[in-house]
Amino acid sequence: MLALQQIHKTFSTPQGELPVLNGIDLTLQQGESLALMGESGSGKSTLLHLAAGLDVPDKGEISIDGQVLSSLDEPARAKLRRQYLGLVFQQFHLVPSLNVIDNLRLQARLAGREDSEWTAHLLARLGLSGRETYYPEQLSGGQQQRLAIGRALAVRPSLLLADEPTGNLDEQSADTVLALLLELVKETRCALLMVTHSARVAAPLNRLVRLHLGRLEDHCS
Ligand SMILES: Nc1ncnc2c1ncn2[C@@H]1O[C@H](COP(=O)(O)OP(=O)(O)OP(=O)(O)O)[C@@H](O)[C@H]1O
Repeated sequence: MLALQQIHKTFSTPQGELPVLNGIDLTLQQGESLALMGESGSGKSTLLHLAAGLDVPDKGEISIDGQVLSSLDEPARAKLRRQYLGLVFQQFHLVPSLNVIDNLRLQARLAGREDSEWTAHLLARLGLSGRETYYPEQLSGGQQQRLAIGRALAVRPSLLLADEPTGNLDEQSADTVLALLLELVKETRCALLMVTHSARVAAPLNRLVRLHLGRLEDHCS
């Protein structure tokens, strides 16, 4: 599903070269969930961006569903992202001018893969039935993140990439949102790569890896 082979990434900063990833190997199978942890600045978001094709590695190969990202130009990577990937971030990134149902449909529409039955099912599973015409600002943080998760899953992606998806929520909303995310991941049988600072959030996932000094350390979860 997702395969990273010997990934290296160094940023140029005003202070000089900053090596962040130094030979990352990682594979994720269909239906598998993986928590990515590591101290602040260790490169977790960088790794997630590379896996999403939002940035490119200096060296190494990334493939999604057998397609090698580095062999594609940006429009082709964007197409692959739309078709195969769901992205969820700490800031919900909903479109403020679109209501609930249009936000939910957005990615599927862009991918040309709208499925009204699945959208209606998702809306109910998100606990947002009856709120179709609300705008994001009229929803609680937990509701907004549930909607962002639904939007990411509306295309039935092969891989869901989530960067601190509960980082902006209080503990109770975080638990509800995480439980829903894991249920929907199971239901769609997609793979999940989730960045988190919280061992509690990481605990229910199948595997845990930690980024340290540019390399991945495997942990049993
Ligand atoms: N575009 C960039 N240009 C220069 N440096 C960058 C860039 N993006 C990230 N970095 C640096 O790379 C390092 C890793 O950043 P990254 O955001 O991946 O860490 P992180 O583990 O996700 O951190 P946090 O847990 O605080 O979100 C940091 O030192 C950051 O300043």
